[in-house]
Amino acid sequence: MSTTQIHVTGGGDYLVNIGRGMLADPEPFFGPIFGPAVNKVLIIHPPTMGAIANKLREQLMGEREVLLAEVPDAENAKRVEVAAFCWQVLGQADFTRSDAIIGLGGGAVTDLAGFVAATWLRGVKLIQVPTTVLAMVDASVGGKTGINTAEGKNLVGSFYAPHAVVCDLDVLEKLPRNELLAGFAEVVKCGFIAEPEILDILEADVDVATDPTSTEFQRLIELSVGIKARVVSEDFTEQGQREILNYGHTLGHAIEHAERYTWRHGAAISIGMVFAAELSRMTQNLPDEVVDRHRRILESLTLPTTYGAEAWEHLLTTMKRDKKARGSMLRFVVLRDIGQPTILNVPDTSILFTAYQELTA
Ligand SMILES: NC(=O)c1ccc[n+]([C@@H]2O[C@H](COP(=O)([O-])OP(=O)(O)OC[C@H]3O[C@@H](n4cnc5c(N)ncnc54)[C@H](O)[C@@H]3O)[C@@H](O)[C@H]2O)c1
Ligand SMILES: O=C(O)C(=O)C[C@@H](O)[C@H](O)[C@H](O)COP(=O)(O)O
Ligand SMILES: [Zn+2]
Repeated sequence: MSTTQIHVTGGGDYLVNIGRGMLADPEPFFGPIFGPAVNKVLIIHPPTMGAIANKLREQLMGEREVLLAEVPDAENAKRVEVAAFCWQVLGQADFTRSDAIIGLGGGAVTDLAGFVAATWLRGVKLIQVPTTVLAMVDASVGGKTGINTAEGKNLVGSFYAPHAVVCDLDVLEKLPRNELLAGFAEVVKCGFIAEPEILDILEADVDVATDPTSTEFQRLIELSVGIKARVVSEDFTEQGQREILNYGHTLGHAIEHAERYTWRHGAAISIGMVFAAELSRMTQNLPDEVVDRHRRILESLTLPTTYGAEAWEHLLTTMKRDKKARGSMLRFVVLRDIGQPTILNVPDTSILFTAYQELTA
């Protein structure tokens, strides 16, 4: 299968390369981006990607000096202490404005590496190399970078577009099945907000659709990146349209916070999407069949669709810190129908509690 290139213009002008074998022969994808100006490259990676990071380092060495920064796994990477560690490595190795960073890992690492690239000397070149489904279809594209604070998810960050994204599907070979399926929550999100073909492919045969060696799998990655690319190219800094990518995230982020970031992001937004669908049924007349379709598809991916009744007050408090909130007004992405997202302003939270009761087991 050949490499597909998807062009993104928001915040810059770059390509998302989707294919196989790219990391076996990386120079054609990295060399032209680095050009002669890049003398030093820092690869930021989690422990699970140590072997691949080492190999990439050896392959890119020669034309430039390549260093590695191993950071804590998963959400533990998205902490200010870890960003400070990366700044220290860059400082001690005398990285200048003409040097570059590679984010090699899942969404946690691409969010961190993006933030470090945006802030080091106020911005150096960045190539994202996503290694999970979630990072391929969502986190590595579009330039939302950031870290968490004790109060909530992604509360500190910047909009900083990468200079290229390299999605080599071969790296998914060792991705644990539960991680792979969690990433599909963002694929399902793209299906409901903008691309019904995604839902049809998943419903036709979920095992084939989630087999990383199938053509259907690559098609799903391409369709999802296509949606993300279109939205962020139109509204890079989230002045309006981009908010649709937050479907399911208002409750989802609150669940991640309540679970102290031990849950997969995809699992949390799976529940968040069912909540948003219930809210859509109550306020936008979203047909029952579409709400049921959310549950059916997410459950076919073994993703959770219920959450504990006792958690409500805590979740509501956390949701008030959501970036879409304006003053005391909570705002949610809801659906009028498949492919027709809109924003719901919620001055009175009682309606949220009613929708939430549909989720409690
Ligand atoms: N910036 C954005 O637009 C955006 C979009 C969606 C999600 N996110 C963020 O992405 C994060 C979630 O990303 P994620 O689901 O990729 O989780 P993750 O980065 O925590 O990775 C999940 C796990 O898989 C391991 N792993 C990664 N690649 C692997 C591989 N190829 N083989 C084996 N193990 C591998 C990691 O070490 C980790 O343990 C969240 O912090 C979320 O907020 C950001
Ligand atoms: O790219 C976007 O815009 C998104 O909202 C994509 C989300 O899937 C992603 O989880 C993002 O990190 C959420 O951002 P936040 O602004 O709600 O923190
Ligand atoms: Zn997300």
